[in-house]
Amino acid sequence: MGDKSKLQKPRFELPIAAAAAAAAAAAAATAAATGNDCRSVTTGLQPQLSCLSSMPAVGKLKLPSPSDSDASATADSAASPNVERDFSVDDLEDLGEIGRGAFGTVNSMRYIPTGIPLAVKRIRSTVDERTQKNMLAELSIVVNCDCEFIAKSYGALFKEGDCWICMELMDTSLDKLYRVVYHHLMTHIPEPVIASIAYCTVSALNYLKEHLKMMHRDVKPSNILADRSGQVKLCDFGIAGNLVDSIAKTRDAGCRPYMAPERIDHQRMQDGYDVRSDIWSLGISLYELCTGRFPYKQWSTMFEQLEQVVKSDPPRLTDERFSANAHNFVNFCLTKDVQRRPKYRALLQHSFLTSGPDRGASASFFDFVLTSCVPEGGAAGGINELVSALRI
Ligand SMILES: Nc1ncnc2c1ncn2[C@@H]1O[C@H](COP(=O)(O)OP(=O)(O)OP(=O)(O)O)[C@@H](O)[C@H]1O
Repeated sequence: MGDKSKLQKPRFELPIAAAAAAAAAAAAATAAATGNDCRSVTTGLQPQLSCLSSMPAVGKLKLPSPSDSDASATADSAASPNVERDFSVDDLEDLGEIGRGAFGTVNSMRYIPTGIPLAVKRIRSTVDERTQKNMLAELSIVVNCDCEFIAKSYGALFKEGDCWICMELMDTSLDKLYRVVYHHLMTHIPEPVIASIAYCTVSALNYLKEHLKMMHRDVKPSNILADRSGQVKLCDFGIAGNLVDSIAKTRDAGCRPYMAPERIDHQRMQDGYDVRSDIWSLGISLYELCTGRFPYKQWSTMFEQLEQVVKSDPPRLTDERFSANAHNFVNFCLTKDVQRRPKYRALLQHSFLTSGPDRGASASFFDFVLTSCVPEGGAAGGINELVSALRI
């Protein structure tokens, strides 16, 4: 492989470093021109991070046209599609929390000037300055990323040191969806839907590798989003790399190690890890989506939890509700020896994926699940409330 040496680096920092350098250079030029270090915040994703706390809460958003994203949006004649524009928190109407992760909360919001719905992830300011700097540099790349299987990032702003990341709003994530399916509806996700999810996720990961020379590093069901129209999109890759590369993150994520053995056991990691570590995490995620349960036992300490991944045999999908072809695909991803684990090309050629995404089957299944979460009488709450009530 021509690009093997680049991809085998433990972190995929080449394009990121270049973007960070460009951001720093742009910021320095602005500072030199204006004599004001903080002024560069108005360039959106290129702020002077040393003055985060005193930054005005202004950023740049690059949004689709209202008709592309929401039929109910109120068109604004001044708002042309895909044009970058300044925005502040005053332009956002908060419609409530839709999720909570290790690093902050995700809220549903409306961009008032055009009515476009957004998911806004607010990262706590405890993330250190260097991480924020890398995060902004990565975001400037992902805002321009164009893949139908990756949730769009629209831009970001800072408010009192916290970073607000604006993304495409989807209906739910697969961790919530599968909990409702297996623990409330007492059924399973149909195989064509699993195959479609696998196809979309592998295509998204392959796009990251081919176009951005990045790997995701945090593939798991909560980072795969879905909507009623049958779309499946990977999210969180831009900032994921900076935030997850620690055991602490795995612990925060609820003691569920999606990390490949070679990422946990650094002594095995002779040449650094590569995209195949994401493929392991995909295998763990698909196992969970097929069975409704995480493949490893819960141990009392993180050390035991991780040791199990390194020392035990890999999980094997044998669930009779799925075909031998499905078993073969998931178990292929869960090849413990990284050198024998497939890469994206082999996965995309696997017979489990050759029919591509099945939007029809996914749409009717996701719609069925989401509708089942709305109580009779139609009171709000939906999947988020049901999942917290399930306590699983
Ligand atoms: N763009 C989005 N559209 C709809 N829901 C979203 C979106 N982004 C995130 N969510 C919801 O918010 C939840 C929290 O997301 P977040 O990325 O903060 O944490 P996480 O992925 O669950 O966990 P961790 O912090 O360990 O990565 C997700 O599980 C998902 O249900």
